[in-house]
Amino acid sequence: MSLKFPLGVRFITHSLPCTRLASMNSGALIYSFRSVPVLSKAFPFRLKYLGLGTRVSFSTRPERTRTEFQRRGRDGGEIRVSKSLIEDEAELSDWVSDLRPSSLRGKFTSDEDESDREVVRRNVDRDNSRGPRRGKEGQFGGPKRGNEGGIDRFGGSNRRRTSDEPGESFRNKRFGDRDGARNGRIQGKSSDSSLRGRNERNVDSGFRRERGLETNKGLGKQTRGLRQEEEDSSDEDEKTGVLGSIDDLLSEDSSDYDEEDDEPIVIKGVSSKAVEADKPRTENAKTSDSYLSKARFDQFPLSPLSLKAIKDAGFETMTVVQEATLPIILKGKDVLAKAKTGTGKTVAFLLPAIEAVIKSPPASRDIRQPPIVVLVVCPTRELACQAAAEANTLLKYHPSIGVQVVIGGTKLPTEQRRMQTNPCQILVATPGRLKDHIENTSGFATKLMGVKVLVLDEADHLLDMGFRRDIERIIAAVPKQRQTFLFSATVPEEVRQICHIALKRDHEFINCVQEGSGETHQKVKQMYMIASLDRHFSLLYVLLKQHIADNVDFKVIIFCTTAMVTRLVADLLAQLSMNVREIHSRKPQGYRTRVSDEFRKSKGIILVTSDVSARGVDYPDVSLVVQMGLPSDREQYIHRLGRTGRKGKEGEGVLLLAPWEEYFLSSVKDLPINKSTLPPIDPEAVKKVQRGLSQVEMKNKEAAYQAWLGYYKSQKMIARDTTRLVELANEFSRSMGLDVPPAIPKNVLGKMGLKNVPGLRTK
Ligand SMILES: Nc1ncnc2c1ncn2[C@@H]1O[C@H](COP(=O)(O)OP(=O)(O)OP(=O)(O)O)[C@@H](O)[C@H]1O
Repeated sequence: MSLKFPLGVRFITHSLPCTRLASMNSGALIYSFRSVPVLSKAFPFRLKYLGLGTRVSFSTRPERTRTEFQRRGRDGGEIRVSKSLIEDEAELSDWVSDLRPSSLRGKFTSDEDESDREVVRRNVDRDNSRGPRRGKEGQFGGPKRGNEGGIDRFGGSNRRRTSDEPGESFRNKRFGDRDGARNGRIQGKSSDSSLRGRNERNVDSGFRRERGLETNKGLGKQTRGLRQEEEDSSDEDEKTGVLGSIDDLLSEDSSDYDEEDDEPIVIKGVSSKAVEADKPRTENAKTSDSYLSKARFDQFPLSPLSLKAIKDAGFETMTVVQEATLPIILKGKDVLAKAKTGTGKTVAFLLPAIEAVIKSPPASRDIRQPPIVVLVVCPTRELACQAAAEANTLLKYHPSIGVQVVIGGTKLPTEQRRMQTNPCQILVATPGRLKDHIENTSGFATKLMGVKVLVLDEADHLLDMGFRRDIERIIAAVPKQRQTFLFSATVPEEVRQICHIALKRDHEFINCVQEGSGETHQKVKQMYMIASLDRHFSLLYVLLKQHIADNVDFKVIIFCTTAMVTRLVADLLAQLSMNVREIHSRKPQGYRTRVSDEFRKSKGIILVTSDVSARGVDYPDVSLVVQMGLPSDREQYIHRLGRTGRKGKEGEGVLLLAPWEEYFLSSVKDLPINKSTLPPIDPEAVKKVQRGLSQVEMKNKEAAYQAWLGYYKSQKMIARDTTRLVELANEFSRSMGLDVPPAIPKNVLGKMGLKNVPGLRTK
């Protein structure tokens, strides 16, 4: 059989003479580049393809108890406290910062952008040994907000804003107001790393099932616009956000980079070692959609104490990605691993990381602060906490190994004190905060010199432009002699091209996902609906009603394009007496954590969220994911959809687009997503929705309008005709019940590049 690849080359495999990739729905196959010279030119690092799968019913942990909500529907209003305008201004300023054409931000949507990116890459690579990088925070003298609201065409009792917000009130996204207190339970336990066979005391860390939550977006190929806004004020508010100017790039400091890191982006050298030794376990695979293998954890040389914890966690067999990566990692290789959402990637990197801690020599008694052995970097606070919680599950019988989390939204000195009192060998961090500690916490850089394992979770996102500078700084702060693991459900080609900034040249790419339809779960039914904007809210309502009627234990996530649109939709659904919660970057971290925990444990609930929940968050039993409006890119679509159908369960996904957003479908045409007929919307539903909208606060509609405009301004396909963009924005305004669109401050419009565009109202 021939293995069809985009390049049209043939593979010769060790296990099969030739195999067509599309038909590899059973069996794990490994390819050695040595035997595939043509392919090795295209992917100049060692690649494996594992076509894997076994359909096995999944039973891991005890069912979580269902939490009854004290408040439902309207009464759930405790969640939505009224907010200051600062929030939407901050949102706006964030994306405006992204729109600045002069900066080399991660907005690559076209060919010409691609070439820009290439320039950036080259500069990063070429110049990463120069002076220290400057931190770069987008600061905006915020425009004053006027107080003219739109006019509620449904005659609702909207309250108008009456006061201007001073420009200075734009929130400093870097030092946001997140309380971050939730992290308090994730504490180191002790500093002794020499553990094997000693003191096998059962220490339940008390939060082993306290998993974090959301995630964030895949800042992939398209412009980020408001997407960045979401991230900027979450932990991603830590991120440098951009690469900045070429000047900045020229002053990159990466003196720790070794020679191979100074190579141009396209890696030419390939280790010649064949990989058939890892030929895995094909007999276990039955279907391409399976995520569990038959391999047992105790077949691998893991600490008995870890095995005991795994048993307690209810993990009976390994997942496919765990089985595929563990032996290779245990051999000391660097790994880039791609596996579908919800298939146990976290355990896949944590287990061998824990082994590395166990094997590292005990810290000398003279050292008060033992070194950090494992550094896990996650793009969001919630993911960091989730990973730390999973680590503590696995460390249940390793009382001497400490785990700590450092994330944005908490006070730096508090974290510094915590690390001092509870030294840890495993540190889970978000990039910006980690960088802060490297630069500002005494002794921290020294501790990092003990790092033996570096993990980048959601690697494609971390290596994207928004995080790249921080990641490069972090990589420069850990020893070159280390093992590195990159994990994600999506690994676009760009990431493969640049992963060498983190990985050794002879790393292995372990791909547990077939391209195309294999990237999403077969058991998740994917549909899209095309309807004019004025019908979206009613459609959403009807869809939800239908889903609730069909699913007693419904659990729905609705993704919206921006934080402020999220708030609007949540407000509306609350007005429609639905049991709704909202999470987005403009909510304080403590609130987000509470809501997320509640959602995790509950059924009969709807979560409206921005992309802060798009990646990695492990909510069990989500029955439906709705994506309203354009996802920022294909990867983001996949990650959002991945909140349902986890661990082999069934799920449903609906993408709701306006006719002018239909072009997005071309980027997911290889996925099994089908057009759905629109459900009938009865006039009563329309009336209800209109009434609901009329009760939503005017300031929230205004904020949603601006945010909407900002988001779509960042979508090149739509924004190239600004007059049309504004027409569409005003259509959105009408869909909220505002016949007259809200006015936007002139200077904000200026920053958006929308000055004097007909149809806009200014103030
Ligand atoms: N071997 C296993 N058996 C059963 N459950 C497992 C196993 N390994 C991990 N899990 C559980 O599977 C769930 C999903 O794992 P995880 O969140 O790591 O998925 P993921 O692949 O990282 O997903 P995403 O791509 O969305 O981040 C978690 O609840 C985790 O505890």
